[in-house]
Amino acid sequence: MTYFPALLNIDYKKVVVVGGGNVAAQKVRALLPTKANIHIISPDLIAELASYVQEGRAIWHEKQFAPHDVDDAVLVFATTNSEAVNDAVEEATQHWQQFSRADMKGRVDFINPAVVRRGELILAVSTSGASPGYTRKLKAELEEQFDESYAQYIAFLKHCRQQINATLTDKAAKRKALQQTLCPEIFDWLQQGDVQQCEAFLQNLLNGEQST
Ligand SMILES: C[C@@]1(CC(=O)O)C2=NC(=C\c3[nH]c(c(CCC(=O)O)c3CC(=O)O)Cc3[nH]c(c(CC(=O)O)c3CCC(=O)O)/C=C3\N/C(=C\2)[C@@H](CCC(=O)O)[C@]3(C)CC(=O)O)/[C@H]1CCC(=O)O
Ligand SMILES: NC(=O)c1ccc[n+]([C@@H]2O[C@H](COP(=O)([O-])OP(=O)(O)OC[C@H]3O[C@@H](n4cnc5c(N)ncnc54)[C@H](O)[C@@H]3O)[C@@H](O)[C@H]2O)c1
Repeated sequence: MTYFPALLNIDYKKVVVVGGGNVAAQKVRALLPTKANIHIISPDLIAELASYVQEGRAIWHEKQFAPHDVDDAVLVFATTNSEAVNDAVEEATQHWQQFSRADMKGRVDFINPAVVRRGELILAVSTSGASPGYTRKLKAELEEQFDESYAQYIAFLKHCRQQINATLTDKAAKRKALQQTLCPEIFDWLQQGDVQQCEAFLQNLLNGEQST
């Protein structure tokens, strides 16, 4: 299968996860940073999922799956340990609803990458299902390579881009300035906590004075 990678906006939309085990928890964990309305359908929950429910971050329907549970959901995850139940979830899911099946046994509209988030930076890894174990290993390597400091770095690049777009009108000057924000010094200054130096650099770009 050749998959198409995309980043979905699922804020305020209904998402249904059928199953309350470790795999369900992996899916819910990935959904939590969004503002999706997360519904879990399962007669039981592992402790991690129970804590999300207690914190009001997901809604638990303490029951066996029934077809109407997927009504109005934009994403549906079948993560139970029963092939027959996953078949029933698949059957109930309409063609316009995106369906993910953790056992890969039938219709699969999308699969889930491993995700590393650093503020607005999203690193998503997939082997298209070839080796989930390697996907996880690669994620661990990325977590080390891209530490938490990247959140601040990306936030500063965003700030620069907003300022440049709001201040410079000439297209070529804009492009040049945006390019210059990618110089390695900005990352190093932020690492050293020298935000002033970064702001001074940006001001020079906005004044058309930066030459590096
Ligand atoms: C990335 C991650 C995200 C997530 O789960 O959301 C994810 N699997 C993770 C880990 C993982 N999964 C498995 C192992 C044990 C080692 C092994 O079996 O190799 C490990 C490793 C571990 O846990 O250490 C077992 C497994 N996985 C699938 C099957 C069914 C099959 O292949 O038939 C079986 C056999 C089940 C059985 O034996 O019955 C299927 C899928 N797993 C996927 C995603 C999709 C494609 C991933 C890709 O791009 O390659 C896909 C196709 C569908 C889907 O679930 O979307 C998550 C890392 C999360 C993180 O660390 O953040
Ligand atoms: N995609 C992946 O990363 C991955 C990894 C490992 C396993 N798997 C697959 O995912 C399946 C689930 O793994 P797990 O470790 O979470 O299993 P688990 O046994 O811990 O959890 C299964 C959950 O499904 C619930 N369930 C069973 N019947 C139900 C029903 N009728 N309605 C609602 N909920 C029901 C159970 O109560 C339980 O909460 C495995 O059997 C395997 O096929 C996928």
